[in-house]
Amino acid sequence: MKAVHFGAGNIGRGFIGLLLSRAGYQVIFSDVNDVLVNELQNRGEYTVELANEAKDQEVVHNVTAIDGKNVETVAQAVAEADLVTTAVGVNILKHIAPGIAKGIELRLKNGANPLHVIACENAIGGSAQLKEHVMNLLDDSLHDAAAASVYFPNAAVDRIVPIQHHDDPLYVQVEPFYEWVVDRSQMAPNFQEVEGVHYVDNLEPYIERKLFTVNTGHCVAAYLGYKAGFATIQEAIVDEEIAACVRGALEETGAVLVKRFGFDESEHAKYIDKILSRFVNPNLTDEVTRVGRSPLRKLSPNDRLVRPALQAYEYGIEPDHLALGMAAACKFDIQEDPEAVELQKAIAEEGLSTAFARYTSIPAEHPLHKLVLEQYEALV
Ligand SMILES: NC(=O)C1=CN([C@@H]2O[C@H](COP(=O)(O)OP(=O)(O)OC[C@H]3O[C@@H](n4cnc5c(N)ncnc54)[C@H](O)[C@@H]3O)[C@@H](O)[C@H]2O)C=CC1
Ligand SMILES: O=P(O)(O)OC[C@H]1O[C@](O)(CO)[C@@H](O)[C@@H]1O
Repeated sequence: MKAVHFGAGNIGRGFIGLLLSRAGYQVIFSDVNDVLVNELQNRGEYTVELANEAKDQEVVHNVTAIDGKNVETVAQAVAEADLVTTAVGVNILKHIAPGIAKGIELRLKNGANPLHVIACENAIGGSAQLKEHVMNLLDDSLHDAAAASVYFPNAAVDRIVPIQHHDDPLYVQVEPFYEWVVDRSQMAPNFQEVEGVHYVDNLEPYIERKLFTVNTGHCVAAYLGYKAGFATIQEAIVDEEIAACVRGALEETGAVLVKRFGFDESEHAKYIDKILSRFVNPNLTDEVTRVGRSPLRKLSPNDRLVRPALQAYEYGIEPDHLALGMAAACKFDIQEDPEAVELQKAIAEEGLSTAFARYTSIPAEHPLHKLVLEQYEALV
């Protein structure tokens, strides 16, 4: 069995590639980074280290790579694949769509075996977004046949994999915990299950619980940590004020999640504690610049801050801590992060109120807008 996985980065190697290889797939990584591609081609394996006390290691075998810049090569690989997965970043999905679309064209010519394409990105409806990009590139005459044989089930992926600093570019250290949830209702009948994947009939509660707990809490810690001068999440999260604010934000998203999905309150409280304990893991070093990266994406209407905060109002909850996280995001001033540069420039030129309304779609009249501006002024 062959799996083509787009993105040989941290999650690609440290999570998805590892699980697919364990499940018996030959994993063909498609990446635009020549160093990663060459090393994977030459060695055919790499090592994953668990961030536990023993630093357990596992060698991932039966892997190779192709040049993601070569659309013909990518299309051929997709045409021959039994499964396609991605972990490139949700904003990169449009750039991998041409190779997938061409690959689907080739598959349709060759008999249209069913194919699943699973985007493993931090986003609601990641696979659906990829499907739209791909379908827009396919000729109208192929739409029905493609829709009948190519499935794009949405997924939620959870494993913390920081930026890696090793001499070996393939070596990757990951936290021990992982969870990969895929929407079974969007898959072909009698699909081949991948061991280690949790299939569910309705992904919505899983993706929202994960995104609005792990990712919300993490980015609030990153933005407040950056503001307080900490370099890593591990340093930031032991600061009492930051820890209290992160917990406060998760209590706000938790109250929303419990109301929206009917989760058991005490079970959800345990889930929050478990997530907070993962942030503290002393065997990981996770930079606040990574966890806070792309602040415009993180402040966008459907992402981990704005969406749960707006939902909070619907339930009569005032999201003070989420608002503080958003205010701190507006102070995230990292020169190496193009979205942080754009945000700072917009705030300097247009003023916070106009820039915030534009990127978050929260109008100036909304009480959340006012709350964030107050928190921003109060942040020293
Ligand atoms: N690192 C983590 O802890 C987690 C990350 N994620 C999600 O996984 C995705 C990837 O994140 P990371 O692995 O951390 O990022 P990363 O930056 O380590 O990996 C992304 C990889 O995609 C490659 N890439 C970029 N453009 C490409 C293209 N056109 N074709 C093929 N490959 C291309 C890059 O060269 C890089 O190797 C993101 O959506 C992130 O939100 C989800 C859960 C955990
Ligand atoms: O990958 P993104 O969406 O930029 O956000 C970083 C987040 O993703 C993770 O790497 C995994 O969900 C978290 O560690 C962190 O909250």
